[in-house]
Amino acid sequence: MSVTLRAHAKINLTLDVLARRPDGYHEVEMIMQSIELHDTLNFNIAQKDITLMVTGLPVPEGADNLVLKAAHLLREFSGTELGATISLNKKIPVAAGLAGGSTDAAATMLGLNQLWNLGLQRDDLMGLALQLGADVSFCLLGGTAIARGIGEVLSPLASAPRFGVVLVKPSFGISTKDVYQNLSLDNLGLRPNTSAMVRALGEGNLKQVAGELVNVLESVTIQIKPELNELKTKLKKAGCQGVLMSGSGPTIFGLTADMKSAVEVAKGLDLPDCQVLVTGMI
Ligand SMILES: C[C@@](CO)(OP(=O)(O)O)[C@H](O)COP(=O)(O)OP(=O)(O)OC[C@H]1O[C@@H](n2ccc(N)nc2=O)[C@H](O)[C@@H]1O
Ligand SMILES: Nc1ncnc2c1ncn2[C@@H]1O[C@H](COP(=O)(O)OP(=O)(O)O)[C@@H](O)[C@H]1O
Repeated sequence: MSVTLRAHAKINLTLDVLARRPDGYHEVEMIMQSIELHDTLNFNIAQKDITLMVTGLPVPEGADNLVLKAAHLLREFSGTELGATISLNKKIPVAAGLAGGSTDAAATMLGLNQLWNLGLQRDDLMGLALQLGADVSFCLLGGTAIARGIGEVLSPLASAPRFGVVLVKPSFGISTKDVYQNLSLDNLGLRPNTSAMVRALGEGNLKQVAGELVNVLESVTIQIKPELNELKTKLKKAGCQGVLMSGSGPTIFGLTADMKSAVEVAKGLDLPDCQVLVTGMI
C-alpha cells in the first residue's frame, strides 16, 4: 500500500496582529490562501520504524523535520505500532513565509491516517495540528479561510478567483519568531480591513483585492531587510496589480489576472539573486 499527496504552500492576503499573549504567541486575524506550488510526499508501510528521505531543496532530514514530528505525534495519538517509509520532494522555498514545513506536517497527518487506516476525522487531526505549529491547522483545511486565534481558529471562505501569483524569494530566509518579537503593537501602521478583502474576493475583483492587500509584519521584516522594498517596486513595475510580503517573509508575491499573465510578468523580471516562481491561487 502506498499513498502520495501534494502539500500546498500558502500566501497571506491580509495579516493583522491583535494582541500579544503571555506565552509570547500573538492573536492574529488573517486571510490565508492556498496556492498551486506544492511539495510531494509519498508514504509506504513499514514494520516498525518511521524514516524520511528528502529530495529537491535541502531541509534537515532528522527528528527536527516537521514530517517526522507529525508522524510520531500521530503514531502516539493513535496507538498504532506500524511504521512508514516517507519520501518528501521539497519544492516550496524554506523559511520563506509560505508555510512549507507546516503544509508538510499537515500532509503527513492526512497521508498516514490513510496509510495506517486509522479512520481519524479532520477534527482529531486539527487537535494535533496546533502542537506542530500555528499554520498547520490552515494547511489541513486548505483553500481560502480567515484564521484567528494564533492561526488555528478557521472560518472557511468560498473559493477565491484563480488569480496568477508571482513569487519572489530572496536568497536569505527569515525567522518567524524574530519578526513577531520585533513587532511593536503600539505602532502597527496600516491595518488590513478583513471584511473588505472578503467582499473583494467574493466579487472576484482583482483591482479591489489588490487594494486590500495589507500585512502588519511587512514593515518589521523590511526594517531588517530593506532590499525587500525594491523587490516590491520591481514586481509592481513588471505588471503585478497588487504586491505584498507573505507571512513573516521574506517572500514577496504579486497578483495577476491569471497564470498566463503571471508568466509574462516573471519573464520581465531581472532578479538574479532571487528565486522567481509562477503559480496560482487555488
Ligand atoms: C507569520 C505566519 C502567518 O501565516 O506564517 P509564516 O511566515 O511562518 O509562514 C504565521 O503566523 C506563523 O505560523 P508558524 O510558522 O506555523 O508559527 P509557529 O511555528 O507555531 O511559531 C513560530 C514562532 O512564531 C511566533 N508566533 C507564531 C504564530 C503566532 N500567531 N504568534 C507568534 O508569535 C512565536 O514566537 C513562535 O515561536
Ligand atoms: N518539512 C520541512 N520543510 C521546511 N522546513 C522545515 C521542515 N521541517 C522543519 N523545517 C524547519 O522549519 C523552519 C521554517 O520553515 P518553513 O516552514 O519553510 O517556513 P515558514 O514558517 O516561514 O513558512 C525552517 O528553519 C526549517 O529548517
